[in-house]
Amino acid sequence: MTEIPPLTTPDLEELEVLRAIVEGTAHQAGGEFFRSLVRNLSRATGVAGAFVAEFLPDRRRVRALAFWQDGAWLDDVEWDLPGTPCEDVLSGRLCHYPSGVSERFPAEPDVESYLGVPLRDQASGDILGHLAVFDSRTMPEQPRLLYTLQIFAARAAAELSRLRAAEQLVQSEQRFRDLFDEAPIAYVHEDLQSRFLRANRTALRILGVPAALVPGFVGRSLVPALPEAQRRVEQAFSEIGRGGDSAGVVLELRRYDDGRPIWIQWWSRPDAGGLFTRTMFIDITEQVLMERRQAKLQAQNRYLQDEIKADHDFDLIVGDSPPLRALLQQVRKVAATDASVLIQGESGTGKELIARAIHSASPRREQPLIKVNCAALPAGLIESELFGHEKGAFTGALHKRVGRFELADGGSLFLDEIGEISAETQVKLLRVLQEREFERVGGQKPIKVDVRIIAATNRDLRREVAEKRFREDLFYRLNVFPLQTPPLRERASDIPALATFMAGKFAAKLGRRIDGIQPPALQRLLAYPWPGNIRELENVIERATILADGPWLDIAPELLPQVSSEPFGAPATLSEVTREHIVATLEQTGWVVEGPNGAAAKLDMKPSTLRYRMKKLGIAQ
Ligand SMILES: Nc1ncnc2c1ncn2[C@@H]1O[C@H](COP(=O)(O)OP(=O)(O)OP(=O)(O)O)[C@@H](O)[C@H]1O
Repeated sequence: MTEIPPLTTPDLEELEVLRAIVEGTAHQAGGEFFRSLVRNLSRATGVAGAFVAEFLPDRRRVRALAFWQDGAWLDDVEWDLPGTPCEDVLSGRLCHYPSGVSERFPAEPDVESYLGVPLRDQASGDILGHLAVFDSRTMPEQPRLLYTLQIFAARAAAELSRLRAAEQLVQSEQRFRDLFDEAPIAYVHEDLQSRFLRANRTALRILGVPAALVPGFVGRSLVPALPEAQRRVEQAFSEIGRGGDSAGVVLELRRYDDGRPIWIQWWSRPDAGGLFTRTMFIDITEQVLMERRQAKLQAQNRYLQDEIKADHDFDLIVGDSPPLRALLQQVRKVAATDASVLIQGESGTGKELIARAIHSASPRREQPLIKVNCAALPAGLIESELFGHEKGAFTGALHKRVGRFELADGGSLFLDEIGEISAETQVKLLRVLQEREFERVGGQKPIKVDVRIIAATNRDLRREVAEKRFREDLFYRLNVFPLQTPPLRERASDIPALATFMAGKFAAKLGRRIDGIQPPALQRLLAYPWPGNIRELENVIERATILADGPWLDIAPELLPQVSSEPFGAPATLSEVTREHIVATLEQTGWVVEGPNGAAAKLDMKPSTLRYRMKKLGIAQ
């Protein structure tokens, strides 16, 4: 067994120095480590000063990480290398000047001796800085001091490399965070329960989610309870669950803050660890809305093209009779409002013309007036016509269809022959009028619209209500502003102007010349009661124009049906006459029976007698 030789005095001294420095720096890191190192080094070796310094980026200057001299700290010390003993150290050499430093380097007048060791990065071999001791006395060559310095230079280099790596990590993390946060694309990391772990600013802005709710915010809570939206998310999630990725699925969401609908295109894939998904998405709401607007405009366009083909004499309302003037005055008044209008009048009296005049004079004139003829459509189709339908809603519904209500959004909807709609459609119509919202046939998504309703009928709607064929609540919703188109027989003074206008119109169509109507023919037109009103007049004039053989139009008596001695449509029996009279009086009084302005007073009857008669004649109030 070999005995360990006892330590010599110099060995013991060296051990003491090492121990002092090691113990002094054992629990330090970063700046503290450097301070501890130079102070302990200076104390343990008995030199006046010690420092650790690092290169500045231009490598012509150094900055002290810790500088200890004559028992005190020097702070913020930086110096240029040329003309100092450090210059050589930093080119990678160990430098020892046992004496004469101040003569060699006039910039260091108080330094006699110097020993410097470079700090070399272990991985790259680059010089990072140096560790040095100096004294105002001579510093003879001492291998032990050199050895000690080399040991601690290696430690200091490791510490400096570590510090720099840590700094770089912080910087790169910051850069990554900036990139994540400020990226124009939305990024979200979600756990498997759809809870947000992180979300960048763009994601929060698009979704309207406050930053304070992340982490923990449940992404799926933004999916609306619509079957289609739910189905898409379900599908995308199960795809990710199987380890695939969702390649650009379009999802419909509701913003967290204001509930506005948004559409995003969404890519997501599981993280390699399988604990969360990395999602990115872009906001395509504008695009989706634009496509929708475009689809609506295309549909409107198609509708309007058909309308143009239907050839309306839109704005030409001919006539100057007092009833027509009174009506047009009301039209101007109601046009400015958004009130629903109910136009009642006999067939052919120009109800549609009036509806169009209201729309054209209204603030909605730049938007379309969409017409639905409720009588022309089979009961089964009217709802799909009004509200549209989803693809496959019923047999034959091969494509999605945008209904007339949607087409009229922003404009007016003209419901012609409103008296003809079924009880079920009445209910649905009432709901749209009340809530301004409906669903497509076969769809569940409520659609909001801003539509002004103009309805027309040649039925007496009040009577339809009394006889329970028309809903009272719907009647009042529609009848906000009632208009009555007068029959032609009550505005006979307009007949010459109308007949001349129409003759001119047909003549132009047929390529003929018509200068006017022969006076006897005009007399015949004035004497006729026109049960079919203006439309009938139009037909008669059209036929007369075709038959005309000169510029002055004649109306052959055969063109006008034989006029009976009774006025047109007059009731035949006494009870019918009585019924008509009572209903007319009730209409004048707004169906009020009693009181000084009631129908009973006007008919000079007791209210109870009137009620009895009404019941007998089947007039329900
Ligand atoms: N004052 C008028 N001046 C010129 N043409 C008119 C006038 N009133 C109505 N007409 C024409 O008479 C025809 C019938 O009018 P319109 O279709 O508006 O009547 P209507 O009351 O809606 O009929 P229906 O109840 O049968 O639907 C149309 O061709 C219309 O252009």
